[in-house]
Amino acid sequence: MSELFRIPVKAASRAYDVLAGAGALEAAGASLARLCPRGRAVILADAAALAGHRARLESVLAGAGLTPDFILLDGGEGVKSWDALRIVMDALLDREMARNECLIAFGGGTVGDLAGFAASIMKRGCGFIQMPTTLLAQVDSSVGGKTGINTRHGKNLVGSFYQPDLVIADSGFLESLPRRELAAGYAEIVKAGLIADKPLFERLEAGGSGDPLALGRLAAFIADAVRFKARIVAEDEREAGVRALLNLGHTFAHAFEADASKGALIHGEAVACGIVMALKFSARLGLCGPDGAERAAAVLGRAGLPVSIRDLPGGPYDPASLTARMGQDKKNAGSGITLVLARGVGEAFISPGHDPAQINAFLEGEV
Ligand SMILES: NC(=O)c1ccc[n+]([C@@H]2O[C@H](COP(=O)([O-])OP(=O)(O)OC[C@H]3O[C@@H](n4cnc5c(N)ncnc54)[C@H](O)[C@@H]3O)[C@@H](O)[C@H]2O)c1
Ligand SMILES: O=C(O)C(=O)C[C@@H](O)[C@H](O)[C@H](O)COP(=O)(O)O
Ligand SMILES: [Zn+2]
Repeated sequence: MSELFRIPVKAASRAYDVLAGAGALEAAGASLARLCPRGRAVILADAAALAGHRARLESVLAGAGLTPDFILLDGGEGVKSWDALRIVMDALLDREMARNECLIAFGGGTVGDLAGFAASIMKRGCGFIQMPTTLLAQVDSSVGGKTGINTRHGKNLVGSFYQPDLVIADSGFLESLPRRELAAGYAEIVKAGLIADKPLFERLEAGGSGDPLALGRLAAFIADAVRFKARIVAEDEREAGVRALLNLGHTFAHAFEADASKGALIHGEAVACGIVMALKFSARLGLCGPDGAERAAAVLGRAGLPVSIRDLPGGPYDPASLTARMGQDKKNAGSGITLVLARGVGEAFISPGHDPAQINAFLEGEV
């Protein structure tokens, strides 16, 4: 069993805590009572995530004097849509949700991103609590206030920066998570190390033959990844600069996700492959040697993650289409494509102005 971590996130627009580890839910009882002042807890919940944890959640809420009011949906990328957003907004308005109440997101990053966006536009902004139930959501998406939905133009293209009031990342939620989803979250932890925390990457690398996804082993890494992200978000909440580093691998990943056959590819898998592509492209440009990509691929591959486009679910992928998708990336400013590249492990940097033709040629050699 892991210990309980309280990690402060000092974003410019709002400071809040991430409670992570074993018993985080119980430890949050008094805060929940304070943040839900009308005696009810309005919870947008992923039905699959809730199934194994409902009794415990209801018991903690009852202890805090709160009655749960669930809005249930099926998690997955499909909920990050205009249709789901409209359904959620109507459900909140039907409940006469007040601005001083919190909407609670119970689920993975998809439900969290949708709920955060809904909270940000509910009467121009109501309270918001994240209860992340996937590894990916615990280490990444619940922290930092990026919210949003996808459109036919691509991933996360409509959304807001809207910080939660509290994040409750209870490690017990992960006990029911399928292994494929655990691996997906692991990719975002590895990403943190590769960006600017070489010791973290080396601790992951040093795991040897043990199961990298064993929950007992992951506990400390979850806290490490949250601390890493909290530092970056405190410095640059709205991605004016350094926060874009959190996009390592994502310029490729979002293009893979947009082009994958429906439902076949999950975000963390796309990120794993995208990270290796970013490091390989860095090597191709002579910014670093081939060892960065090799070491990343070894650590990610040990967790069962795809590290080449040929092995990526949801293909085949077309280089020209991927390149066109990358041309729509939110980081782009002016001409060319902005990438996050690296001079080595823990030495990522933002690199604007890449010629689409050069990226296309690189991808031609990878598919
Ligand atoms: N806002 C951000 O900063 C940020 C950061 C990273 C990723 N994201 C976004 O997060 C999304 C991916 O999130 P995700 O990987 O959590 O996927 P997800 O929300 O789709 O959840 C993955 C699957 O696990 C199931 N599930 C969730 N919790 C469970 C549990 N405890 N037990 C059993 N099953 C459970 C869900 O029903 C779903 O099928 C992507 O849309 C990505 O773009 C956002
Ligand atoms: O928090 C951030 O900043 C990130 O970039 C984290 C990413 O892991 C995440 O996938 C995020 O949703 C990507 O954001 P986007 O701005 O590239 O859509
Ligand atoms: Zn991501």
